Amino acid sequence: MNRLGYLGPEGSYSYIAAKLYDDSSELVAKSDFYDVFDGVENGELNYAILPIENSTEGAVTLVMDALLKTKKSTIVGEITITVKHLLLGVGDRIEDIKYILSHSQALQQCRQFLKDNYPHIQLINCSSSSEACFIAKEKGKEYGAIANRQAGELNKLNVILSELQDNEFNQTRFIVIGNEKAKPTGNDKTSIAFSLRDDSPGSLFKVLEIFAKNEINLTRIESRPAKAEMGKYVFYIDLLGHVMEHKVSEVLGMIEKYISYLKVFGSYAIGEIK
Ligand SMILES: O=C(O)C(=O)C[C@]1(C(=O)O)C=C[C@@H](O)C=C1
Repeated sequence: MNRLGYLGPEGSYSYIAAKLYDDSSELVAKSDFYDVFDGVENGELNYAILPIENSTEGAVTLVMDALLKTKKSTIVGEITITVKHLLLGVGDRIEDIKYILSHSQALQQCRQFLKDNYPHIQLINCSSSSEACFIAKEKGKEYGAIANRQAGELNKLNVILSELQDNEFNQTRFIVIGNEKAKPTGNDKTSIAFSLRDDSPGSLFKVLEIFAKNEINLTRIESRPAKAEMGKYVFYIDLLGHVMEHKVSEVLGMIEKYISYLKVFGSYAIGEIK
């Protein structure tokens, strides 16, 4: 049986995404995103699921940065889920809550709502939304956890508030990484990262122009600091097509003269939205 890693414990949003992606694998909980990556890199896991972007908060930067460091694993799939946050606790009165715990991403997705309605409540980051439930249960009625219904049921917590997220269309896209490349399906996406060779007018434009002229549709563009001097970036692009398609491999060859670094994270079937 395949082993699929995720940010645990059971009941996290990553757990929900993992079950929706593939409920035939053995799910293996890890305590942070680095351990999730390591599990695939060292062969303990066949593959793993990680959040990469959220429609309210944008990029999950830790995962974006860690992708640059992988040696063996590639992106083999994706899935997008709708994320609806609840406030859960052992009690049922919001008046008793002094602290709210969750993963930083989940707290950020509810930031405006919490600031507008409960500015006196202290927000505390923890390793995942399901870990937040576990801690809230231990600590008692002054502690609430932002998490989903399943995490609440697993930890026997009450729903104190629902629909906390600032954006009613709050969705998180997860990538699946694995050690075997995904074959073309005819409906694929490729994720890459690159750095520009030189900082001159139009250097990014020249790369983007190649995609445009060759009719390669881009579905995402992001940048992250190169972690060198100020003003140096790594650009991340998702494009439609598979690297085994001639058109895609040709374009990746054509951009080479404008870039100093290229990493192809993988080509994979365009995922469902659940
Ligand atoms: O804390 C969790 O439950 C997670 O799976 C992490 C995570 C994330 O980092 O984006 C996953 C989905 C939601 O966007 C909120 C939190």
